[in-house]
Amino acid sequence: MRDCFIQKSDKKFLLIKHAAELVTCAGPAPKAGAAMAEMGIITDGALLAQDGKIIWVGKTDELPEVDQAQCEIVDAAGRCVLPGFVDSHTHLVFGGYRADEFFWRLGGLPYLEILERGGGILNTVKATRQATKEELKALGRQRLDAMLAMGVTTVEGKSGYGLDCETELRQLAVMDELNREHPVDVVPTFMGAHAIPPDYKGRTDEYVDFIIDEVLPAVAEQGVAVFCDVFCEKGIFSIEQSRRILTAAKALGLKAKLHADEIVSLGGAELAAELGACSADHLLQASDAGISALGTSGTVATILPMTAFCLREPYARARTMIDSGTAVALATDYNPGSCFSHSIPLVAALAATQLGMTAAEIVNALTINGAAAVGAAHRVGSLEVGKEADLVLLEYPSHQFLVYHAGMNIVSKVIKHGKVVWDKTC
Ligand SMILES: N=CN[C@@H](CCC(=O)O)C(=O)O
Ligand SMILES: [Zn+2]
Repeated sequence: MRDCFIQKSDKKFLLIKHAAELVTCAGPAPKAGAAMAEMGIITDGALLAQDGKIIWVGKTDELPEVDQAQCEIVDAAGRCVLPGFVDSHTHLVFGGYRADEFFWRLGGLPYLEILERGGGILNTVKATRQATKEELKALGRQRLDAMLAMGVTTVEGKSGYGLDCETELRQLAVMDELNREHPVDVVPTFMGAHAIPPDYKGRTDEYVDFIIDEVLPAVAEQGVAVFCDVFCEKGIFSIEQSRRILTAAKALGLKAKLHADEIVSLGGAELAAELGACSADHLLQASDAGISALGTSGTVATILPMTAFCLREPYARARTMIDSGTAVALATDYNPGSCFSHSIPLVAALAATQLGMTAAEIVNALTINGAAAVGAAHRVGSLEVGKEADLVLLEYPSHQFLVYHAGMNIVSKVIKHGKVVWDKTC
């Protein structure tokens, strides 16, 4: 990470005091339906952390005695303090770019047709296969730096631009190393079933066999992925093929995620619920039955409004989902094709104006529900005793500014594991 980011303190304690709003997002995770309105705001709030973990949260005038000489003290007067954001759906390790495609799509060429013609994801596969591990890692590090500056303290990242054993493992190894070296935690997802590689064109079932028989066992043996994800879509992987892959992945100890009902309503939401997936993602075309299946399943619906924006597709029905009791997370979908942006502020703005979510729902969707979507809600996503002291300070006194200051990065400081790791004034 860039040297100027911050000189980390060596103090044992972190003390935040006088926060105009300390937004805890406390409570059972994920927050589903009406519970998404609850943020647990403490005015004139304070927080104490020891060795990176939160040990006390409350009002400033009720702070317990602590030796201030041992504390890094952050005066948060006039600031809103939130849990660090969890970007629970990205494809952050890739080579090359696809700017032309963005304009082809504006000219009317559909996303899936570009892929069918051998472009799209397959273009990124070519560039990623050619990139060395060091090149991918340098790119990944720059991207994590930029995400951190927007308040992201945990990010999920997918492979899926290799579509062969060697490159898939290379992408996962890059994420593993970045996770160890960078302040942002990286949760790795194996997504070998992201597209059908050219050498398997017309033989999708054989590619599924290859994934199940050769790649998944290698991924599981190296212990480099927490999740397995599949692009379940018309012309890509069918419901049955997706079920086979995720069932095999679960048998090897990986947890399931699914790119579901993005362009065509195939029943991906229902499949994610049936398999007990941690999350079903995209859901632009999820049916009524799919939404009600999610509502009762505990599977988090991860909505990616910037992708709908960039693809000019209709937005997912987040309002219906929340009103029918579903837990909704928001994420960026950062990738070089359908959404080349890691902008948390744009996600928040679109969620309010296009999805009809309230500011409270947006905050929970970007924090505790994002954490639940990556299986990390026991550790991060809320400001509660025992959790990691991962925090974001805004330049303004209320969480409402996240939406109101549309598309602007208003993060003033980021704290990871009890240390200030990014400061706007630096
Ligand atoms: N839809 C499938 N996968 C990615 C896009 C990947 C790409 O176009 O490179 C997504 O989540 O939007
Ligand atoms: Zn994706």
